[in-house]
Amino acid sequence: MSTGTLLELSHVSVTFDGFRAINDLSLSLAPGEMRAIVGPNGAGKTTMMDIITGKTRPDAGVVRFREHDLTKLDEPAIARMGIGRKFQKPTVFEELTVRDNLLLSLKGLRSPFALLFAKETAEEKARIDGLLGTIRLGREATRQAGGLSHGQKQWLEIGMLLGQEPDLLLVDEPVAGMTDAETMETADLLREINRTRSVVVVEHDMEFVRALDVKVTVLHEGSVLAEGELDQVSNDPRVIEVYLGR
Ligand SMILES: Nc1ncnc2c1ncn2[C@@H]1O[C@H](COP(=O)(O)OP(=O)(O)OP(=O)(O)O)[C@@H](O)[C@H]1O
Repeated sequence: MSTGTLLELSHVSVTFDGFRAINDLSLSLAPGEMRAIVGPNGAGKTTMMDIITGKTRPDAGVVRFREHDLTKLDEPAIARMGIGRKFQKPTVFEELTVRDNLLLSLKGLRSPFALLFAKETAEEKARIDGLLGTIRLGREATRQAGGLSHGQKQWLEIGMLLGQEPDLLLVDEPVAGMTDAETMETADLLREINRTRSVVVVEHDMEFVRALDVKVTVLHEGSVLAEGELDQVSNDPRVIEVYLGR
């Protein structure tokens, strides 16, 4: 791996039943970078995330995270290596409080049995309080997660991912279904997270992508169509034709 690269996909291809969903895709992410991935439906964004996390095996190409070849590892091994993924739909424990959801997520923690019967340690309390602040849910700590708004559930799930202390966060369409205010708050939240962690975020909402203010990669038919500042790629006639102009 070249110095200065955290994640690198090199000439990656995947074919499903004869259809090339990912076609000679190359992309690299620097340590500490946040990257936005956009592109039309079917461009291969989710499949790319599936390849990074080990859910889908590429037919060809190399996927490196630091010095590791991810194509040789399974999903749990990749997660332990420090890659966390947030799917589009929130999956929090609805019956538990916000606080207990976070407690359960903490890395290196007790079993669920101990969660019920042991008192939270001072270290755990400090970590949870820190997470509650980050995800803007300090006031909701003792509420059942099931009663949160859709946007708040998304933030809680991001907090649960942070509890695992990943170095790289993959976030799939985080603002779908959010209010405008929640969308802008989520951009701020990801920017804060990006101070200490690398982030790849797939999103269709261009206002949100603008607020992130990061390099953008446009995928189309399984490979990179354009890459650069948002203003630059959104003025690219090829991007307008296949994505923005529709
Ligand atoms: N398991 C699979 N079997 C067959 N085809 C698949 C499979 N997964 C994805 N595809 C196809 O691969 C292509 C890329 O899909 P993918 O979901 O990665 O696109 P996407 O960019 O995430 O789209 P969207 O914006 O709609 O989420 C699509 O044509 C899809 O139908």
